[in-house]
Amino acid sequence: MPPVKYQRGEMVMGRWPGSSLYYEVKVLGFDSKSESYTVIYKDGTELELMEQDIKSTAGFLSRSRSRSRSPGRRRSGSRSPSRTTRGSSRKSTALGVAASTDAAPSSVKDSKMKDFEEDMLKTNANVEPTPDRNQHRYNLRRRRDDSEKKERKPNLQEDSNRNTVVSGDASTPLDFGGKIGAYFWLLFLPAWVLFMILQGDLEDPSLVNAPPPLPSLDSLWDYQSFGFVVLWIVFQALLYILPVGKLSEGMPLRTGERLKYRTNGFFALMVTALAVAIAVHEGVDLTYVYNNFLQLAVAAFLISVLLSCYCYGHSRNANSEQLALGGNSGNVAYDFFKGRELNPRIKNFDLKFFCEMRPGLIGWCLINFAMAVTEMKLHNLDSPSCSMILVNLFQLLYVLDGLWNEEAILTTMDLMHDGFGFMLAFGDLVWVPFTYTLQAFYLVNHPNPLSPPAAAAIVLLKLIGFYIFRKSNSEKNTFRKNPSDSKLSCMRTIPTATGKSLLTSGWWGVVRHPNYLGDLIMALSWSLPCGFSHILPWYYMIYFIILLVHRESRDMSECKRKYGSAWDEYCQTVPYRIIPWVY
Ligand SMILES: NC(=O)C1=CN([C@@H]2O[C@H](COP(=O)(O)OP(=O)(O)OC[C@H]3O[C@@H](n4cnc5c(N)ncnc54)[C@H](OP(=O)(O)O)[C@@H]3O)[C@@H](O)[C@H]2O)C=CC1
Ligand SMILES: CC(C)=CCC[C@@H](C)[C@H]1CC=C2C3=C(CC[C@@]21C)[C@@]1(C)CC[C@H](O)C(C)(C)[C@@H]1CC3
Repeated sequence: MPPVKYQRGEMVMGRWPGSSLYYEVKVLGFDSKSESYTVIYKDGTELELMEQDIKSTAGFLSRSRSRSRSPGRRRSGSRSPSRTTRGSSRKSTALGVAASTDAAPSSVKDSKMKDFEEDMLKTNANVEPTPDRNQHRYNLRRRRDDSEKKERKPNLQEDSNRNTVVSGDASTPLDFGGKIGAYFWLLFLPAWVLFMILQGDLEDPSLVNAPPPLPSLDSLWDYQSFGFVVLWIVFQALLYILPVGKLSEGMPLRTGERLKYRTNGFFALMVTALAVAIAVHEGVDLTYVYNNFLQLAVAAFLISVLLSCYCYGHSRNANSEQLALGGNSGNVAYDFFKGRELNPRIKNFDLKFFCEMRPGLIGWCLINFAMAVTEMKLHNLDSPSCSMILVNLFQLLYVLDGLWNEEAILTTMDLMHDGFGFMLAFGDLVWVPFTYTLQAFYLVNHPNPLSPPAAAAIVLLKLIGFYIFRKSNSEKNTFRKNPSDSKLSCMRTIPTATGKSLLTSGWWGVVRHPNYLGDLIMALSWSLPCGFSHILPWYYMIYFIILLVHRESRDMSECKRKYGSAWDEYCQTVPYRIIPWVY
């Protein structure tokens, strides 16, 4: 049995799960089975922390003094953890700012708490003061009360049976149907892409039709297609590593460290467009993409499998701080699917960021363009059809916007929380370029003439969706990068114990995911140009509703875990999730 480092009653610094902030806590006990300490925060919040998430108060204070900044302060610049854009300035402790007892639930202020508060006052006397404008706000949520505590002690084995992961410092429920779900998705996703591509080739494509006959294995594999996909990825990788464009900092990791990312996506798209224009001018025939769509998709699939295997292997050398919460269940299939490591890198080359923003996203535009060229050739047109132009322009705008605001991806769920495994590798390299292009693929053989008023109405819809999407993403991104940005000075916020605040006005005060709302309206405008004859071009809309509803609920659980009662307060203030008055 390992020696117990911290004793019952001892005052220590405990890390707040999912953040790099440390708060003063009192050790209540040690569980030898799970090797975790039960600690109590100042308001009575009890958590189980692993030894690596605890530091002795003395060592911590002298270290933070010598650097003159606590982890919380390092993380949020000169701002104290729970500072927000409003409220009055007060003095508080740098390390215990969130642990003000003013607003703690009265039920937790028992005698144990009184002793504890006295202890805290003594400890706080040694802590360097930091101005805090929201000391009166208190958001740590009491996780369990004493009666619950008696019933349940943390146990790794027990948690894994319950479909939860004990990963470093938090119990994270397994997503996507857990371990069985992972096997299902690993088989279903590639099969579904194959099915849709085969459907798109049929004269009467309908997702409710019987599956088309399976092609022979021989016809799926093509050396040339494989070579082209490899070349494409290498070309994009070269553009990514060029020392051109800004080096942006990611959000702080659990260690407090911030990774750097080369955000030159827009430049990469411009260079690619130039290269494609030169290639077409030199006689390269883009109808190859349409004619070999399936073989190209299979090649991309194989590469995504190899990449996921590499990432899984790579994660074996990662330490617990580098693992994603939730991708570390111990079940090979689940971890392979979900991704174990948060930011797998080869030196400074960030695999997740690169895959999400470059080969698939830029590939999506190239494939759409190739479909427009094919339509013109097949139907002897001087220019692509109106529907094809709309689909191409709408989706190009979406990608251009994503790459122009590439830095904003650093505050998205994928970059901040998800590991990089099969789900994202396949999603980025296969799903995005070969299924998001199905509308253009469909239009090649299924023309849908549009009247000018219909086209104008669709354009208007796209612009409305785009406006909501862009405004809301920019609001959140600006706020996350610099909460005191003057552009946001009139915004209302809710402070949380982790030091971050939540916006409750602007678009984030309308619904909890205004960016999803805008995205869904845009998705509608991408399907409308294809008409209502078949369901295939509507696949994106259907998939996207499912994806975003699931993503929203994943984000809800994650935010509830991170922000506790502050999140509950946000949900009360902003009751609708995505669509006002509907959902
Ligand atoms: N086309 C496609 O296939 C897809 C597109 N998307 C788009 O990508 C974009 C990013 O989506 P996604 O990463 O899922 O989610 P978000 O960009 O909405 O990020 C969610 C995070 O935002 C923060 N947050 C939540 N509420 C607030 C608030 N009130 N104030 C401030 N911060 C808040 C939280 O993180 P924290 O507090 O830790 O900062 C939360 O975890 C969206 O526009 C989405 O539509 C997404 C998936 C697929
Ligand atoms: C079914 C399956 C394998 C799903 C995996 C999901 C991924 C396809 C998506 C998860 C989040 C994504 C984002 C974009 C593309 C799709 C994936 C990778 C995105 C890059 C598209 C462009 C946007 O402007 C965006 C940058 C906001 C967006 C970020 C999320």
